[in-house]
Amino acid sequence: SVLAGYNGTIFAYGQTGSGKTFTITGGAERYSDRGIIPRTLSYVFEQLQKDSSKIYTTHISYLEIYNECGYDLLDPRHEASSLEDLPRVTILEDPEQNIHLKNLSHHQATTEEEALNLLFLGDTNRMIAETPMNQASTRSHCIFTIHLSSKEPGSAIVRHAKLHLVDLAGSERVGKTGVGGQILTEAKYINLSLHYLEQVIIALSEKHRSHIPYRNSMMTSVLRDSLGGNCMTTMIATLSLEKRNIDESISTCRFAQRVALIKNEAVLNEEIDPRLMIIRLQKEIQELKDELAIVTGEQRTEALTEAELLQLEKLITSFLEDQDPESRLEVGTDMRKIHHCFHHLKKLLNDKKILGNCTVSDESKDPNCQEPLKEEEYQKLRDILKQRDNEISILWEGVRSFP
Ligand SMILES: Nc1ncnc2c1ncn2[C@@H]1O[C@H](COP(=O)(O)OP(=O)(O)OP(=O)(O)O)[C@@H](O)[C@H]1O
Repeated sequence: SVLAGYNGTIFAYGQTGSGKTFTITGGAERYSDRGIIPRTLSYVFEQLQKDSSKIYTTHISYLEIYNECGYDLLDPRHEASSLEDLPRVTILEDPEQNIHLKNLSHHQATTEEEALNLLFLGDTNRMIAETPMNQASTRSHCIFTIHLSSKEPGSAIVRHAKLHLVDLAGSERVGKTGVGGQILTEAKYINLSLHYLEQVIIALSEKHRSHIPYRNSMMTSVLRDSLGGNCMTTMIATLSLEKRNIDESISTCRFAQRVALIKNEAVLNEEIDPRLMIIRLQKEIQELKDELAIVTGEQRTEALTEAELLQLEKLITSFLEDQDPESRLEVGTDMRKIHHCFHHLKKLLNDKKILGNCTVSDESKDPNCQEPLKEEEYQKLRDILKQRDNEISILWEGVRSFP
């Protein structure tokens, strides 16, 4: 599904020593002990190689959350001797409430080997930075993320998907382990984020809960989408088989039961890349211009030349003056010329309106607000009038001479 453009998360949850790291990263001794991350990388790159219909880009990030602080495990400087030497990652939230991780580096991996090297770099930084009090894996959450984007050649639609592979800190209930003092305080602090994770899971699994307390911890903020949003999420519950751990095992199963009630809605993460869209449209315009040049036999430029404009205006004038109702304005199929004709006609019409007799108070104004009479029409009317005058004078002479 991640290859198709959906977000995905696989997270391991269980008490310390139950096999979370073994499941997610794997054992170091045998190849067959490799965990979900190296197996996923193998699978992803195998699929990418097989699919030549799309262009894929893969980036890797690796985040460790310890005591509510984020650290970039892919710091390439190899200078970290403690966790504090690693770049600090902070959370930023945009107005759409999307979470962004400031300072978390993303590294491009073009092959499985490059991606595995990044995993090893992260794991090395993780080990180097282990705190003296306890094994880091027990006390921190690690999120290995594969960022995948894909697009079809020539298309401006890009699909982005993230796959989080998460190794959570041990989930033991500190209250029952019998520790006290300083260690208890620290253990409580370590487990606080798991407590918040549980609260988020409870809120999500209860219907009609409008507020989900994601913001209480960095881990729930980072995994917000994975827990109750746009993501296909799988939880792996790791259990200890020893009888003395039965309480922890039952509590892990209860947690898993709640998680199973949550329904996420994953959607395809598609977006249009405006840069690619512009390139595609420019290409399409050029292709259409070429096609047009073949059909019309002439190369189109952006605008009509002065001579072409003049020629068109002459055509319009003779079309308007032509008394033949059948006359036509022939400008061919060039849309630029057609548009120019319309513009010019509109301009003439507007000019005429301004000069027209409807706006001029004049003796010669036609009462019906029609066009002013032309000189020859006046002349014609004057001639008719003169003729009628003559006829009347003749008639009048006749009447007078009548006895
Ligand atoms: N399925 C397994 N097969 C063989 N060995 C395993 C298996 N699961 C876990 N182990 C071994 O058990 C030990 C503890 O496992 P692991 O470190 O994965 O536990 P964890 O749940 O990640 O603990 P923590 O919470 O401390 O990180 C390791 O030595 C690991 O190699």
